[in-house]
Amino acid sequence: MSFEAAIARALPGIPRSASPVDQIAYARDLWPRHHLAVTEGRIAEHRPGMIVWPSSTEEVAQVVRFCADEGLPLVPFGAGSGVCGGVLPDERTVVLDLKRLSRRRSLDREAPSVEVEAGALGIRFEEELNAEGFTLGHFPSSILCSTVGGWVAARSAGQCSGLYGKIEDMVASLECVVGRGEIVRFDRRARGPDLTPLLIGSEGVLGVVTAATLRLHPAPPARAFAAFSFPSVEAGWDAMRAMFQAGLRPAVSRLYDPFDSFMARLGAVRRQRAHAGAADDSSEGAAARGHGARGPGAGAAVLRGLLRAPGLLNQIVDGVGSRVLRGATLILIFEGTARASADDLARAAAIAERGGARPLGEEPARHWLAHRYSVSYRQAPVFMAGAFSDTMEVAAPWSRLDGLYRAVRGALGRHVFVMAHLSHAYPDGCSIYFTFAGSAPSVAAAEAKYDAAWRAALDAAIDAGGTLSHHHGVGRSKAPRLGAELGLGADVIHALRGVFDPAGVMNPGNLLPREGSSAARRPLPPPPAAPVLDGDSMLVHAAGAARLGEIERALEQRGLTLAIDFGATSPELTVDAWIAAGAPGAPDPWSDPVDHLVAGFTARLASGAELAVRPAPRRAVGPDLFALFLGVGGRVGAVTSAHLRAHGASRPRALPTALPRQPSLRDDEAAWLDAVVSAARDVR
Ligand SMILES: Cc1cc2nc3c(=O)[nH]c(=O)nc-3n(C[C@H](O)[C@H](O)[C@H](O)COP(=O)(O)OP(=O)(O)OC[C@H]3O[C@@H](n4cnc5c(N)ncnc54)[C@H](O)[C@@H]3O)c2cc1C
Repeated sequence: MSFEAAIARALPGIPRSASPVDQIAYARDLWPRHHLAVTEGRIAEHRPGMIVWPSSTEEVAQVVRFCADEGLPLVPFGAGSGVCGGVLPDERTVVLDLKRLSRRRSLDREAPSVEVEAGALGIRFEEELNAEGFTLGHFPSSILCSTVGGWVAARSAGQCSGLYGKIEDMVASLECVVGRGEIVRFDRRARGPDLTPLLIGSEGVLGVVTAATLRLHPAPPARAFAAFSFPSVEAGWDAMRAMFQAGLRPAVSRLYDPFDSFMARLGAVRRQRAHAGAADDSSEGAAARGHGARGPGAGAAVLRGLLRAPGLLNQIVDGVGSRVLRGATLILIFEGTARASADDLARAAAIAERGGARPLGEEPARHWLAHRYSVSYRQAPVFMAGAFSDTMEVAAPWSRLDGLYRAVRGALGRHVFVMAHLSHAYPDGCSIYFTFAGSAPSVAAAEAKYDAAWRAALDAAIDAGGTLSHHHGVGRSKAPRLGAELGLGADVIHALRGVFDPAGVMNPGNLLPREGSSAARRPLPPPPAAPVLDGDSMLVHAAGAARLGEIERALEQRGLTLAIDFGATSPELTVDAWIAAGAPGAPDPWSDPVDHLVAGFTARLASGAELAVRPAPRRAVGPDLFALFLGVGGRVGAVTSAHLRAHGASRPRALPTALPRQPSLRDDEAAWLDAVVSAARDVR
């Protein structure tokens, strides 16, 4: 029986298509490497066998069961806006498009939250919430073309992450269909055990997200705007760090390096002159906007020529210097009540001015907000001009940010022209968003240059202690380097796959290298003998065997604290035991979603193997493996060291919610937890 006939028989009620048009439309996501092939007329080299459109969770379960039984690869598809090759089917693949599964199931006004199906399109979902007086607070630049399920699967970040956090900070519970067609529901528990972080960021390799319950906020009644020019990008990020560590939570804080700031000004002037309202701006990098590249012609030839000598171009921009380019621009937007926003903005302005900033007034920030989604859709002119562009978003603690910025910029700069901005900051670190563009005499040469640039940049990010992705995810583009960051962690994700997708049909080749882990097994350094403070990042690195009281005393001498309520736990507890018990007395993660308990950790699994997750303020490199330890009673292994967040005297305004912090563990969840524990503890 043919592939098509078998599906028709097994899934009679589910709309499906194997038409060439649909096969082309579902053959890829927006990974820019594909665009190079398209410029040569190679439009869809990886076409799926079939596309299906289920409209209920039960129908998703039928599709998953069918694929598992038949051994057919299955690729969940949201809106295809991913930029890392998360969708790359072959002729046996069933693409499962979730857009018919897009209903809002319920809205809770008392503990503001919404249960929504995975295929809901971002902008429509947010606008419907606004009409009810709420916001999700999640505004990825791709909100017009991405779905709730895609956000959860790729661990997305929105433009207002400075107040509301990333998508993982918004999830209260998840409904998923896992590898044999089982429908599971996992609730978030602030003190663990919490299985939701294992599905969030799993990029379709552990299961299909079919619905999520997400925390809501009242739509903000007011906003306060400001912009500043800093003498250098470093001075700008010092000020951002000081703001977040002083407890300020600007919903938007975006710092553009001098060249990106210059290009944004140039674009604004050009637009004013042309009286053109067309989208040509500002929230992503200038190279991706295709300045000067309106299509084939003289401009295109100039662009191609310039980009063939990226080293020189980067040197010229560096040589011109920050002063001539008029410095780095920081945009700030606070939201909430009028009074609170204005007060917080005044405090932020004082910090900026202490850091040598010149105020630019409200206009650049208002302008940015008005054009917030006018982003990289202007990539096409760059490609049409025979060049290519892409973006890379990495993250690190503040103390490593300068090294990360220089290392990645240097590595990319040998191959392509590069600029950067910072748009997601946290008390302990920040993400850097590089935009780059290059050109080569042929498409094959451009592909080679593109690959070389990426490879060099990923290696540089790893060596500088950064995470490979803050919010775009891993996909197929970064999968070969996942082991370099996560080491044994990549094997742990493989083991989770064995639990959730025993037939191995879920998006094979994505996130994890197809052939298995390439984990770099280096012996880990011993845990610190005494707590080590990273003052810049306000992180304290302590051994799992260290006692909480000992760490607290060391911090007190520096005017800092773990902010633990010692009425709820004993200072005699070790870090490992405290985490195993669910970190009782720790700050409430719902009240400041931008903060977190632990930025990184090392652990010894029950098998004796050692796991290290490097510190980062947030990451998007697969599931959050800390979930295997928080509140799990040490069943997977012992935490041997942790980078804990230290807090100063100023605390942020709490974001209130009545969502339950610790819903009871249902029997079905407990059974999945047991399966996860026994798979993870034996990884070696
Ligand atoms: C112009 C532009 C701007 C962008 N800006 C941002 C930004 O500001 N912030 C940001 O975080 N990202 C951004 N992105 C990247 C992208 O939009 C995000 O990764 C988004 O979360 C993907 O959503 P999607 O619905 O399009 O998912 P898709 O691209 O369809 O899928 C992404 C991955 O998740 C899997 N997947 C999708 N849905 C499900 C599901 N229901 N269950 C399980 N797996 C699933 C897919 O198999 C794939 O591996 C941008 C992209 C573009 C093109």
